[in-house]
Amino acid sequence: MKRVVCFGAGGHAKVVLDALALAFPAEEVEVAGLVAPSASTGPSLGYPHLGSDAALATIVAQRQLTHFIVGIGSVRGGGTLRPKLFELALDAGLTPLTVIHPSATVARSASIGLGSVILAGAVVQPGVQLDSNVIVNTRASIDHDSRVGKHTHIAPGVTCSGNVSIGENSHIGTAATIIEGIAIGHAATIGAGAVVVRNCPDNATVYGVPAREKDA
Ligand SMILES: CC(=O)SCCNC(=O)CCNC(=O)[C@H](O)C(C)(C)COP(=O)(O)OP(=O)(O)OC[C@H]1O[C@@H](n2cnc3c(N)ncnc32)[C@H](O)[C@@H]1OP(=O)(O)O
Repeated sequence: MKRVVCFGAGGHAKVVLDALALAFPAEEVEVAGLVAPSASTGPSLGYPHLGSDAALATIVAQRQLTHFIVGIGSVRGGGTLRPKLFELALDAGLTPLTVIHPSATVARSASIGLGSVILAGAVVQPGVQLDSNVIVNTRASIDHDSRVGKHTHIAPGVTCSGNVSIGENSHIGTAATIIEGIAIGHAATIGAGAVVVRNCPDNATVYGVPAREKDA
């Protein structure tokens, strides 16, 4: 039996926990509860609030936890919270749980890094390589041979064409489209609805059709 803690108690946690419940039989995975700064949001998801991340070592020992998921999304690239919680949980001896919603389509030759979550209706095509702690959110698609770096969030409805490379800890905004062969750097932010036709450097924010750098 895997005993799982979820970091976060908001909307993304709700979606990831639902996918988890559909993806694993109850006798295989049990969600012990949520780690979040405040107890006020936890019970609304139907799971107990176990405490804040400052008390993680104690919580892990008391609850005999084995695995974790990061139930926190992002709306910008380069944030520190998702990477920080991932490393904190590894340091506490927990194993990242990879969650693939039953309605997602994942090609046989795709590789999915530990702790990544592939949500409802998403499509991950052959040869794709996702690093650890990646989010492929609702109905996003990642086409053949593309690569996505760790902690990056592919938001709902993104269309990522073939042979695209996306760096670590970036945010690809809702319904953005990336044409084939594009390279997007680390900690980049792609605005919602953007059409990306040129490479995007590290730390840049681009948006619009065609996508251009903010303040450029
Ligand atoms: C399940 C979930 O909910 S997951 C969450 C998914 N969320 C996302 O993907 C959000 C992605 N974020 C965005 O698109 C943001 O708007 C950003 C990051 C591109 C820009 O954010 P900010 O830097 O705060 O820009 P701000 O809101 O101040 O807007 C600056 C200007 O850009 C325009 N703008 C902002 N975003 C966009 C966009 N995506 N496309 C076109 N124009 C935009 C604004 O209208 C504004 O124009 P103005 O100066 O003429 O009024």
